[in-house]
Amino acid sequence: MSPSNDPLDAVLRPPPDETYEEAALRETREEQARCVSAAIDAEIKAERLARRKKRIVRLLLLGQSESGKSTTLRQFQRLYTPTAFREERVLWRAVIQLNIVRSIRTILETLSPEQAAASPRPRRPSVAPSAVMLLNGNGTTMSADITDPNNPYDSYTEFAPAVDSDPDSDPEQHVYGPSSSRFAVNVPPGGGGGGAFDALRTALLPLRLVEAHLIARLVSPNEKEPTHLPGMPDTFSVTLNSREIFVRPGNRWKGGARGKSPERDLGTRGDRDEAQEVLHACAPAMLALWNDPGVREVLRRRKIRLEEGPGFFLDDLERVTLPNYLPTDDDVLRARLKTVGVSEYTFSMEVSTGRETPTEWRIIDVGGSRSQVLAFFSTWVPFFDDVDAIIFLAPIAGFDQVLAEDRTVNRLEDSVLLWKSVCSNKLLAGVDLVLFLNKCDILEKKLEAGIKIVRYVRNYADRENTFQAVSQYLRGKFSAIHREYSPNPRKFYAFCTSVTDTATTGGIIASGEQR
Ligand SMILES: Nc1nc2c(ncn2[C@@H]2O[C@H](COP(=O)(O)OP(=O)(O)OP(=O)(O)O)[C@@H](O)[C@H]2O)c(=O)[nH]1
Ligand SMILES: [Mg+2]
Repeated sequence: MSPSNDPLDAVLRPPPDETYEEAALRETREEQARCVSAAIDAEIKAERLARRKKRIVRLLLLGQSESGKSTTLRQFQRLYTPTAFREERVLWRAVIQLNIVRSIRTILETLSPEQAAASPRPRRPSVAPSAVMLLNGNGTTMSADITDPNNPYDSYTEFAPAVDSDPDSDPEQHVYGPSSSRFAVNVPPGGGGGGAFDALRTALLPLRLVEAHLIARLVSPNEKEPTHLPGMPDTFSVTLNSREIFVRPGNRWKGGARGKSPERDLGTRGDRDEAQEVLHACAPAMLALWNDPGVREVLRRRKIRLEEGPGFFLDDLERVTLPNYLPTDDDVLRARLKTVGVSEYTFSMEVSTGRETPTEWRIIDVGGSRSQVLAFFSTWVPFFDDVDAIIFLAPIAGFDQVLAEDRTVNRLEDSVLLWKSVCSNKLLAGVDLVLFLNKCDILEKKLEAGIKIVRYVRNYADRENTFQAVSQYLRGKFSAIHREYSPNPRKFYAFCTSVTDTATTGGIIASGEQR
């Protein structure tokens, strides 16, 4: 292109009537801008070199909401800073308490729709948390802006399933967790008649108060799920590539939860945890409800599979409701705490594996709900183009589920679209990719239970409905997208994972160290 018809050249060309002084001023300014730009480049280069010297490995976790990003982060913490991980386990008790209360509420609402409609879920009190009130309404849901050029959800995929958001009209639509609960039946459980059920419901009433308390402590405004613990500031700043930016709370909440915030005392008195005391008192009723064959039958008929959803602890009720309950490592990995915003975590390794391993991990965890992913692609990507690798989590067990924030979108389809946009992103073109096809344990159970993937993935055709065949097929699809959409060749690794499983995930992380 000749300079005369280059539009950029036209804009940058000096004005024709520029005086000698104006030209001198412009040239000085241009020179200054060149110096600043060169200084920034040098700084970035020096920082990269310093990182390599110190063996700092920077990883970015990406994937849709509930894909297992924060769980993967916790696996890194557990492996490399085990003392800190162990010390923090007690802080997860409140999250697990809310996970339990939400599961029980889902069952109660399923069994008795009229009462559920009459007494909606408590949400975050808008007044002082001590004045706990039960309020009406839902959190705000956000949907993708499909006209946004940064919108990763703007293309169609062959995975597009025949999704129907209403399980009543779709015999194969399943519901897996509290966030999806909205269904109703009229059958009292256990064949014991409405009286027995009413007695259970009455015995479980105190859980309402516990839920409201915990929401006040853990749930951010406009969110439905727990996102933080008390004492967490709204935002804090970190320095990335010498640029000051603001991110939502990362692990600061842990400091707050250790007692730096007056809010901490809500529901706790000294060593006493009042929520735990109520859960303990309600344990027999919760157990009776969950172990009731009639209740299970109703849940089965309604295709509500709580045990495969996030934050499921009902099979551990006796243990987790003990007054002196302390979450185990596994409990922390299974607890559900939604991430809001972008946070960078740094671990200096406590444990040396005896070889030349990284001495410091920096892991960036990004909230995966659609609105947050859109914000990431439109705002954050430039801050993370120099990470060493992206770990992308695709929860392939979600093939028969829809997104909590948009019930018209199949979860697997959403993962594929997001993967395409990560692979094709030019700013991230130089970053190696590690793909975790996650929640394989749940995938295996679903296929064994007879759920047919071909019903959701049309092109699966008449292949076998086994874990081996399905995981291989999906791995092939994701790999092909990487090959087709990556602007440049780069390293790519793919694993079938269940990141709640400590042994296998630890093995994969350790194998990554060798590279
Ligand atoms: N069974 C099983 N559960 C998993 C697996 N990976 C994650 N989970 C659970 O799924 C839930 C969601 O995981 P998170 O790590 O919080 O998901 P996330 O990607 O960080 O989600 P956002 O913070 O909303 O973006 C948690 O309760 C985890 O314990 C898995 O491989 N198998
Ligand atoms: Mg998270």
